[in-house]
Amino acid sequence: MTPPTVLTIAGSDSGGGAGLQADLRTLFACGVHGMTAVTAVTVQNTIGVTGIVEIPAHVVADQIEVVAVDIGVQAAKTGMLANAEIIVAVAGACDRVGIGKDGHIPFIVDPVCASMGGDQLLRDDALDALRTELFPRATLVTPNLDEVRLLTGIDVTDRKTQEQAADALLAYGPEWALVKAGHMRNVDDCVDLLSNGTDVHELPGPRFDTGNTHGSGDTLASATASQLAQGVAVPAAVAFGKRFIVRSVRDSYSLGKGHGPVSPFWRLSSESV
Ligand SMILES: Nc1ncnc2c1ncn2[C@@H]1O[C@H](COP(=O)(O)OP(=O)(O)OP(=O)(O)O)[C@@H](O)[C@H]1O
Ligand SMILES: Cc1ncc(COP(=O)(O)O)c(N)n1
Repeated sequence: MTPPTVLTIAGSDSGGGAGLQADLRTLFACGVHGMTAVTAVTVQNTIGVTGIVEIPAHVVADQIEVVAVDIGVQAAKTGMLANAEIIVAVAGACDRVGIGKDGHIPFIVDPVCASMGGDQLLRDDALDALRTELFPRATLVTPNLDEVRLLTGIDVTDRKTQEQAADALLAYGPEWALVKAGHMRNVDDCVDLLSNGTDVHELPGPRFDTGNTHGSGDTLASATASQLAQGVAVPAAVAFGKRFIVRSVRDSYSLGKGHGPVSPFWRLSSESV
């Protein structure tokens, strides 16, 4: 049987923990055929990012268009987009192939700005392009708290400010905003907040005491995309993504000398071949 298809528009992490490698691993574990539009190649391990080569914007756009025209895209997500020129090219390509809330192919915009170690993955002058080019096209945006601060100026410290941040993000035009709580380190649990301005959903989850959360945002967004690709509504798709990431953080593992990755391997069957 042909599986559902999801396109990730993201950067490569040579260490395999985050970026398109985390996306493809998660999509595979969710039974989805993953496709990639590579935006950048990072020289990266568990300790940090020491180099970035940005892919020419027209090549990013071409990757989106060729897979959409030939294979078909049932949902798409973004990760690292590197610069404003790539963001503009992604917006144009998405419009041409029907990706985005007006084209009806569900589109998750994960506004990746930096790695969890603090290395910059998006140029400073590209923030505005994210807000004006991609947010209005997004079915769902999924910033972490540092990205919320950069994009809205709001410092999220509790449930009230989490909801204010969601409203500020929604003002840029996405249908739904998910304000992730992974970086809210002053609280014992990890309650993400999903809102479309009318419906507000709390997504509760435990906080595991681990530094091995590399790729957690990518994994959450890809697992969510796997459901959107099958016609699941946003709240149920995000609830699945949250359940998926809780298990994946619980099973995260140490690797190298820095931050290890979350693991979707729990989802693979234990049956022997
Ligand atoms: N220590 C943790 N224990 C349990 N869940 C976590 C933990 N850290 C993050 N999460 C969950 O993982 C998901 C991603 O959260 P986070 O806020 O860390 O996003 P992110 O910073 O974009 O991720 P990434 O580390 O990939 O950049 C959220 O659902 C969050 O609640
Ligand atoms: C290519 C690429 N994309 C995304 C991330 C963010 O993931 P994290 O915040 O876990 O470092 C990353 N480090 N590298």
